[in-house]
Amino acid sequence: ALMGNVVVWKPAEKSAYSNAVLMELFEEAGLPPGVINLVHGSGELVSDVAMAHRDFAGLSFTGSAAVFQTLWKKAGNNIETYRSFPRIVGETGGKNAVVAHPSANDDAVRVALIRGAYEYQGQKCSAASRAYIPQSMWDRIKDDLVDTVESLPVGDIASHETFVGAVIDEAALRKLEQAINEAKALESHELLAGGTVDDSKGWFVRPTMFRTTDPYAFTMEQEFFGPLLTIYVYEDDDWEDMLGLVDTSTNYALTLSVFAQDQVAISQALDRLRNAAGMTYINDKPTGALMGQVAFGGGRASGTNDKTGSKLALQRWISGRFIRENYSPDTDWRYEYMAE
Ligand SMILES: NC(=O)c1ccc[n+]([C@@H]2O[C@H](COP(=O)([O-])OP(=O)(O)OC[C@H]3O[C@@H](n4cnc5c(N)ncnc54)[C@H](O)[C@@H]3O)[C@@H](O)[C@H]2O)c1
Ligand SMILES: N[C@@H](CCC=O)C(=O)O
Repeated sequence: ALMGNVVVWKPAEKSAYSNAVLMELFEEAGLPPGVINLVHGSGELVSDVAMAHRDFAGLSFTGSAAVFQTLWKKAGNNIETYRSFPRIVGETGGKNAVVAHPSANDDAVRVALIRGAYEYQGQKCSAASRAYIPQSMWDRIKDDLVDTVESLPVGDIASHETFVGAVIDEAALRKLEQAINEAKALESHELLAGGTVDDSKGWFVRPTMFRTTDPYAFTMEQEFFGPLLTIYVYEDDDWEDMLGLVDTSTNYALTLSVFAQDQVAISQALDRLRNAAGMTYINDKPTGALMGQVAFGGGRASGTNDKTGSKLALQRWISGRFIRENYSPDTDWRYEYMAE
């Protein structure tokens, strides 16, 4: 809309109310009717209609990679209907890693794991859900980390004491419950904290932490969008090989945290993990991006890396136009070098 387009805005069903309030604010602020058209409902039904329209010119999607793939196919199937080739921008999921070098500060890593993985009950695209910790650090932080995760206050978000609230709906709880049970059954996984759900009043999943000996386990690859963190402990000398695991264990590439005090290690990680994340944080957790300040967006399965929320993305929604005016038009079709 900022770049002059008319928009159909379809929020997620579970966030209908907050988006309706925002729409009222836009209208009160003077947004002309028809510029942004808020439509609630099933994503499938709304996109069936909107994306079959000949004037459909672009899609800016935030959600899961799987749904984004279906929408891209829908645009492809309708391509002959459109007046112009549509622009397609996607901000999708993440399997975000916290990577610690042996030189990293123990406390900083511990805080990043706790806040990164469990704040907002891990229901952030940017939440930490896999971590790579050197053996020497693990020996020092393990007990305290496990105790802290076990003691995180879970409950009503209206209370200031609460750190972890309920997940958004029953489907999210069941998906997490299934993943936790599958991981518990694997020999390669040791349950360190949490591992239970409580659906008696609300959809609560205890902050859960596994240690795995399999760097390619499903818990290191898939997004679960909840308070589930899996840790892979590597030998201190294997830093460079471990970076290869970070790059290849998943196809997501949204956010990444590198913790080190050794500047050479930071450079190595930035080089090796160039394409493993759209946003890399050094000595900071992988969440908490501020729109307008962080150019937010990921590549690979995490999206089209158009950096929605930054001015880079705005260029996707303009249609460049070139105009040339000649003040001295040629009047003879022949060039000067041509014979008379
Ligand atoms: N990269 C980012 O900026 C970012 C930010 C927040 C969330 N996310 C991701 O979003 C996901 C969680 O959000 P969600 O559960 O709302 O995702 P979702 O993909 O289930 O839903 C997103 C939107 O797609 C619509 N939709 C669902 N199924 C559809 C279908 N078959 N056809 C067309 N539209 C459909 C929904 O109605 C909703 O509006 C996670 O993967 C998370 O990582 C990404
Ligand atoms: N602003 C969020 C990311 C948005 C996706 O959920 C963060 O970085 O914590």
